[in-house]
Amino acid sequence: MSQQIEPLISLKSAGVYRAKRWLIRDINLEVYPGEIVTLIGPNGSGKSTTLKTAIGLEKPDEGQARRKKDLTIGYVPQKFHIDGTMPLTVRRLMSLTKSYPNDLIEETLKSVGVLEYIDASVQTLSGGELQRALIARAFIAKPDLLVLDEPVQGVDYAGEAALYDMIEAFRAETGCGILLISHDLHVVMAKTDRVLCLNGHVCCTGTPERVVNDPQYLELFGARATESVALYRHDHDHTHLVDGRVMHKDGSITDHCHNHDGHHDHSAEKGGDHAG
Ligand SMILES: Nc1ncnc2c1ncn2[C@@H]1O[C@H](COP(=O)(O)OP(=O)(O)OP(=O)(O)O)[C@@H](O)[C@H]1O
Repeated sequence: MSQQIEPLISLKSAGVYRAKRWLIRDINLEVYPGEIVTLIGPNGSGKSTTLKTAIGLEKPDEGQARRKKDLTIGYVPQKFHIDGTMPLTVRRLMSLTKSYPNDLIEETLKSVGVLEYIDASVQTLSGGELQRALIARAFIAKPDLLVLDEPVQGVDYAGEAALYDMIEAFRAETGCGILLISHDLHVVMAKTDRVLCLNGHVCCTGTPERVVNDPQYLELFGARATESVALYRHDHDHTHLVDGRVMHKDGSITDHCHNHDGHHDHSAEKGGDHAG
């Protein structure tokens, strides 16, 4: 990524001090247009704090947080509180901050697989359906920067990979930058341009290939880390469709995706089935 282009957001030696301790310290982070940057790390390692500081929801107590002038941000938070007493349909949710044409709302909901719930009350949606609707809400605004704090929580395994495919497609279509937090290491490693591995500070950073080979990453994630390395190596040979099915490189479509179904090149793998 050319350093001539101004980053959408940047943190320079940023630290956040709360309740008499540093939650994060010495964090350097930049997100440029068109790239996907992912924050990974154990629970409580400061991923949400870093993300909130980067987009201006938290103020750094040391260092700097900068945002490009007039930057528009689409933010899908980790928790979304719905007031149970206020009826709100999915259609209305899409237009809460700005109104959009009906056909655009329908098209966007369709792209994340929840069009059938357009007139349902958001209170009745399942966790995964609500998450998809919230992602659609972020998509429709076509922000310069899309920020997703654990975008696939509550979404089932097949749907999870499909949503990451959509996020990637959205980036390709709009050229926006994407900052996300994820625990789904294998998908992250396949879809991300740059990874920051956090544990209160930046343990390691770089391309997924580089990070998965870093001893600090392996120490933090142990066995899961090794699994994600194996999956990363063959994860580019299929696409997840909105309905959860899988389209393979040869054009065929199957309900699931397993290592030994005849669609994969096994030359670089370390074994174990996976569902995408
Ligand atoms: N406002 C606050 N005041 C005091 N402590 C806080 C505050 N916000 C977060 N923390 C603490 O800071 C640490 C980092 O929290 P953060 O939510 O950034 O972690 P995370 O990596 O996103 O975790 P998870 O994977 O569990 O979502 C946690 O120990 C949390 O309890």
